[in-house]
Amino acid sequence: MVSQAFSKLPTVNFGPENSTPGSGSWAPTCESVRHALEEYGCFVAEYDGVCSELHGAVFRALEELFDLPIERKALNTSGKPYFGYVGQIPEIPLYESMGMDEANTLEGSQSFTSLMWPNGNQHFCETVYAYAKQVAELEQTVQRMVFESYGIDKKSFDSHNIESTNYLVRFTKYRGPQMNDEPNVGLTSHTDKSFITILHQNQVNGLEVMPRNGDEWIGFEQLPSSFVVMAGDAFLAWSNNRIHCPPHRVVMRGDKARYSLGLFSFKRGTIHIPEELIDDEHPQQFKPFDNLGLLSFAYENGEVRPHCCAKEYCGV
Ligand SMILES: O=C(O)CCC(=O)C(=O)O
Ligand SMILES: [Fe+2]
Repeated sequence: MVSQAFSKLPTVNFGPENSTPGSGSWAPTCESVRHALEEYGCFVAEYDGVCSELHGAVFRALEELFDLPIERKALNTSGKPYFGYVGQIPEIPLYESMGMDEANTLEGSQSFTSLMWPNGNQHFCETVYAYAKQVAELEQTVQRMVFESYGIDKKSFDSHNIESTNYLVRFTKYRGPQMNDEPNVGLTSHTDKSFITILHQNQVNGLEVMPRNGDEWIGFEQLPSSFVVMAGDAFLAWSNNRIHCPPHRVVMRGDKARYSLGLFSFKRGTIHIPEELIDDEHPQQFKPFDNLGLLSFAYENGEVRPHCCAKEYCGV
């Protein structure tokens, strides 16, 4: 069953009054974020860091990108699984996506752009770079809120945190089902292997998530200012299993194409569960682990582990 009730997913306002450390509403907002991640594994952030001009520009840029010939798009390859072009898969024929590594750096955006447009496309490069920087800022704020809400020593979240995070932006297009009998599966159920994922879409809905102990998929409307913040397997393991990592999928209910952007954060170096999250009541459930190692494990031997595989990979 699918509930379309928007109110079923928690919404958190990320206006400056709530998301500036030390402001009056900072502490309660940190609590709301943590609570949402524990119960739902995700929430809708209302965030105005991406203005309406940038929102419009980025989705026009995506249309231009997916209109490129398939041979060009297939040049988007990577040594890391799920970082490059994915498409033409018989089980999910509506789905096509590409990845831009180190997305919050100008170099990352330049190298992706010059691969797709050998003669250059400055507008695309600047637009997606501006987008990635703004959404990476939101991701940093969410990380910081969760650290603070758990009372974790501030040293663990220092000003270098942004450098210890690798950002991948994935551009995705789901074409509308064409024939009447074409299945409407956009993307099958899975969890993300990232630390945090932040999803943003054009006006076409389709994302559905499964909350903790849930028995129905939650579908919802997204506004141009809505960003779905979602925990990945690595965040669940870091939190010693406090944070939920929600299975999610995409179902296409109309014939219009859906475009989405996912910013996936991956922690560099070894991830340790903070000592504040281990005690007699919460014995350590995961060994120190590597985020990209977890990703590679999920895609080992050409097989995909769509479910949360943190326990299999680094469970105690
Ligand atoms: O398109 C979306 O909203 C979801 C994409 C997604 O779940 C993924 O790429 O892992
Ligand atoms: Fe996903």
